[in-house]
Amino acid sequence: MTSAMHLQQPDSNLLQLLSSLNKVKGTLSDSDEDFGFLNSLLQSRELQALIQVHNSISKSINGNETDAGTPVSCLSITPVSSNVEDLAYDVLDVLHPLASKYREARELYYILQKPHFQSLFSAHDSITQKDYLPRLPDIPLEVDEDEEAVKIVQLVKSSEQLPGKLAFEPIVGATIKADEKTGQILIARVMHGGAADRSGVIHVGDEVHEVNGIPVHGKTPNEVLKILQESEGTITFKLIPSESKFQTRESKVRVRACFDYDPSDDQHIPCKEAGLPFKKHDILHIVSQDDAYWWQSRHEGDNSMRSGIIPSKALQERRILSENANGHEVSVDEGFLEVPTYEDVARLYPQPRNPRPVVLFGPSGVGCNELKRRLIAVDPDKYRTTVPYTSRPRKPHEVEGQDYFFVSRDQIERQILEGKFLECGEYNGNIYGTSAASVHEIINSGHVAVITPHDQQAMKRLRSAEFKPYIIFIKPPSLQVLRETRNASRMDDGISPIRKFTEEDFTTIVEEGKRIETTYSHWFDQTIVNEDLGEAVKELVQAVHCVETEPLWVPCSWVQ
Ligand SMILES: Nc1ncnc2c1ncn2[C@@H]1O[C@H](COP(=O)(O)OP(=O)(O)OP(=O)(O)O)[C@@H](O)[C@H]1O
Repeated sequence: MTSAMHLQQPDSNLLQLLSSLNKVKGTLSDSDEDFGFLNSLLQSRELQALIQVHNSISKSINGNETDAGTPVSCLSITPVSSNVEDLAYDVLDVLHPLASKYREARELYYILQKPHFQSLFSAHDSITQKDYLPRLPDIPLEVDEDEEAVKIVQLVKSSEQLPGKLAFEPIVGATIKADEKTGQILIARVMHGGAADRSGVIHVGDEVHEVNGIPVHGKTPNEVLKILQESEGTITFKLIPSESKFQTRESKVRVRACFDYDPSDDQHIPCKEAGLPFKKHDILHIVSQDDAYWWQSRHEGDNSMRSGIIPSKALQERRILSENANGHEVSVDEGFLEVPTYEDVARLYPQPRNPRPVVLFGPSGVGCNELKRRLIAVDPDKYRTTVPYTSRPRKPHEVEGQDYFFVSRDQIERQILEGKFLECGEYNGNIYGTSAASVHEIINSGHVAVITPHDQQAMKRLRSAEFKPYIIFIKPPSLQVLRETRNASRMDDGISPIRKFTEEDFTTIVEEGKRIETTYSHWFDQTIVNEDLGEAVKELVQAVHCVETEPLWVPCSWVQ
């Protein structure tokens, strides 16, 4: 474009309006001022410019012609689908078993998971679903209980007709399908923000009985579409509402619950029967966050489509804080109050080239190292652990880089200050530590890193998009079982070094286990009770296999 934008001829509709205004001028009494105002508004350059912009945009959206008068049908956009994001997940599920066999499948599998592509799909869906338009509240239907409810809905036919086989979608903002068994014409999808959605009374699953007085039973979706294409102006639908009038404008938010919830115990829930009970760690699909205090939600994967109400994040945080004020325990770390309620999650697909590290965390003495040793022994070519650094001198039987990396105190202290260590500690005057780089080396070499950090600072650093770990809480059994199993193993002639426990040690392990579970359970992907060692190892092997092969829920930020 070389010239600056200039105003063209005033819009013909505007000229017509001006001339009508002038005609009625004499018939209006005492309205000189109003007339003058309207007249100058209609002739103002600003209004004319706005109308010109509006006309240009609507012309190009409708694919009629450009400013220069050339056809732009090639520029008009016809969405093939309004749900590409879900489609991409379906494709990922199909590709997952093929990715290890075929190079092309693997490549596509990685491409579809890239954050840029996922954002693009999400933006695409928002645009095609017109999810940016304001939503009108639902119109309540008052229906006699015994009667079959019939909805008469009138929609103005959209002028934004687009070519293509989904033409029904742009006409009224909904798609239809024929029920495979009954042949009934059903509403298959309501596009967010479209005419049907904005009406608030057309829902997915509604049965279409008549369109403009023409019964549609026995007709194919294409025949119904033809009726729509041929009708002018207002279109009247006779609909039988679906039994499950589930929300059509669903958010895609998934959260992991960090607490148990039982609506029957909740004094403040607006309707106990409408509440959705859940347990800590459940994955919930949040259908609506429109209400500041009560969200609508379903259990992930629950196809009954029943949604229920649950306390919103803001409400639950307030509840926990007020409970805390009344003496309940909340995790307090470095002066920050952590109030775990819900965590936004997304599915992370296994990446064979960069496997997720497995972190075993539990009270000292519960058996994290024993389990790590035994897991690595199952397949030493697959599972690896980090080699710690130490400032102590090497003993004759020790091998550099195998038992430890032996470095000077100065070196290790400098690296700690530079934040290069996940954790470190001093023992008998020597420093020991695990570097973050050593975990990355294992991940980048395609091995599964098995790590047993000791403190929560290391856990905090590990539980991040940088490492994407799968965290297993190794939980002590009851005091009595702990005592029995550990005392029995003392008599074993096993290969592992046998630690002698005192009664006090056992009590500390159980108590520390309880503290860790209460404070950090929202970090854990899984819990294994280390009672019988063989059983615990079996559970661990199964868990790790699952991490290597299944898409699992992780904090959203690890995927974006
Ligand atoms: N299920 C079990 N039954 C019997 N003995 C066990 C069991 N699990 C671990 N042990 C034994 O308990 C002792 C402590 O285990 P381990 O060294 O793995 O603890 P840890 O949690 O790694 O402790 P730390 O963090 O202090 O190193 C070892 O002697 C180990 O063989």
